[in-house]
Amino acid sequence: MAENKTENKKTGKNDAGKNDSGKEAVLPPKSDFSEWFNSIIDIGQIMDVRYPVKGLYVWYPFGFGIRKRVYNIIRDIMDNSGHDETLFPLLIPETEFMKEADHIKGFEDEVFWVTHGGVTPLDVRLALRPTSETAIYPMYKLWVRSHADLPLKLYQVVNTFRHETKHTRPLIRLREITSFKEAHTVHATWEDAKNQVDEAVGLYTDIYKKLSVPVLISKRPDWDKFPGGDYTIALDTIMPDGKTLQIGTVHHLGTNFAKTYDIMYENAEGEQEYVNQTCYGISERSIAALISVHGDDKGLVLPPAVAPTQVVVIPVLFKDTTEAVMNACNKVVSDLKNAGFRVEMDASDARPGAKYYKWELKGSCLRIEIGPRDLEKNSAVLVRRDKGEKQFASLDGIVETVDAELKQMAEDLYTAAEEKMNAMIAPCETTEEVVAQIGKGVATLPWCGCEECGMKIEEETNGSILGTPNVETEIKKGKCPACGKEADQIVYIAKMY
Ligand SMILES: Nc1ncnc2c1ncn2[C@@H]1O[C@H](COS(=O)(=O)NC(=O)[C@@H](N)CS)[C@@H](O)[C@H]1O
Ligand SMILES: [Zn+2]
Repeated sequence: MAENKTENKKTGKNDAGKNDSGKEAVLPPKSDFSEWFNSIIDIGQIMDVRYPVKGLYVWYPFGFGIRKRVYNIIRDIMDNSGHDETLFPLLIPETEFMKEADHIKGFEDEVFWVTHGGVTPLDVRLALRPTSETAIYPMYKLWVRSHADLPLKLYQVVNTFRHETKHTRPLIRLREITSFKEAHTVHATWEDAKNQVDEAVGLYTDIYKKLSVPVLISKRPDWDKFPGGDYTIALDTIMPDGKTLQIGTVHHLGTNFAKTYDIMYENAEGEQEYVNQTCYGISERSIAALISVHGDDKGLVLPPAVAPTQVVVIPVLFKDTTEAVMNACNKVVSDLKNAGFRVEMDASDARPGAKYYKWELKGSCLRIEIGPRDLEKNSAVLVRRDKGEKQFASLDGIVETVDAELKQMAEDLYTAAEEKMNAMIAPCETTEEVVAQIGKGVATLPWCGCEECGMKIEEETNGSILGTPNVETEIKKGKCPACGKEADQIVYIAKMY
């Protein structure tokens, strides 16, 4: 019988649905999103928030199973678009780190420092990377010689450290970002780097499509771009409480860092030129987004591509038919496993209702129930986690049926999430309308584009200008509410995490 290893492995928890103190925990309704999120992180076995350093959290094995599959998707998309994965050191000497700070006012007020080796003070303090420009670019200076070396497209998946002063939260705002995928590319011209920015935005959109997470893409206003960058394109999603979460950023760095780190190449005419660069990052916020966007009052709803358990088979046992039912269930389990599906059998002696509750909480995508009456008809009952409706399927061809159902579920999850997100965006023409809207979603507003008006709009609405949509919108321009001038653009405004 397929033991359910997740449940029996010592993970500091012996079952889903119990909280850290082992008590039966009840998930709050998703309408109370903040409480729901905190609770699902715990009883959904994602991260243990009891680690004794603020902003640092521990992955439970179950949550790590989701992370592993999300990052397999990210690596697959990066590796199949001309990037090579690599790994740079965690510690950055102050001499290199402060070059960036001097020129570009970067992360120096968020960085953690290492000052001793044992009891011996270090002669040069070492920064824990908040992001890796200042570790990587001194090496790029050594590696890049001629235009034949370009484009250089590397990425790494590492932990990074930021002494965040705003409210820290697991998956959303950590002081140790455990799953920071950062790409750093080098190009001959500004235009080549711009094309790379556009490619990266496409890759990130593909990643989130595979997670069934819809995104808003916008160009951040100048005052909110990456320190040292020319411009930033950001991907945001709208969380159930109407606030937006920045779940990916792509930065055009121009020649700013090349000048700071003296990264030059010999062009085709034999002259020395500064390179143009980009960098783009995704973190475990990608997992915060998929959990938040798809979850419901019963718990996790996971896209089949990342669900640790895609199918759970539940035998409906009566004394005189146990053997026949168990044989049928075991066959379904082994056929699905041989076809590459992640399937568990729950033959425990818990009541059926308790089993449904547990596996729904854990976000298993499809439940298959088989009892004696089903056997008589050579069929099974299928219940998809996102729809919840019972459907009947023949045991013949069950693998094909499951495959079709899971593919359809991924599509339906995206469609449902996209409709929900679009319904949370409303066009506004005055700051009063924006104030009413950003308590429950994103507002669009005409803007003349000048920073002073932007600041005034943020102040009056107590919201943030996400930026100008990266796609042509048919929303009419109208007048900037701060100065009355004809607006030359539309901006997204929202409360942000
Ligand atoms: N404290 C944090 N916790 C979790 N995720 C974070 C945190 N800070 C930033 N992120 C995520 O990391 C992404 C990249 O971070 S960033 O500062 O915008 N960009 C960089 O660091 C660039 N070097 C690109 S790699 C952000 O879009 C955001 O989704
Ligand atoms: Zn204006």
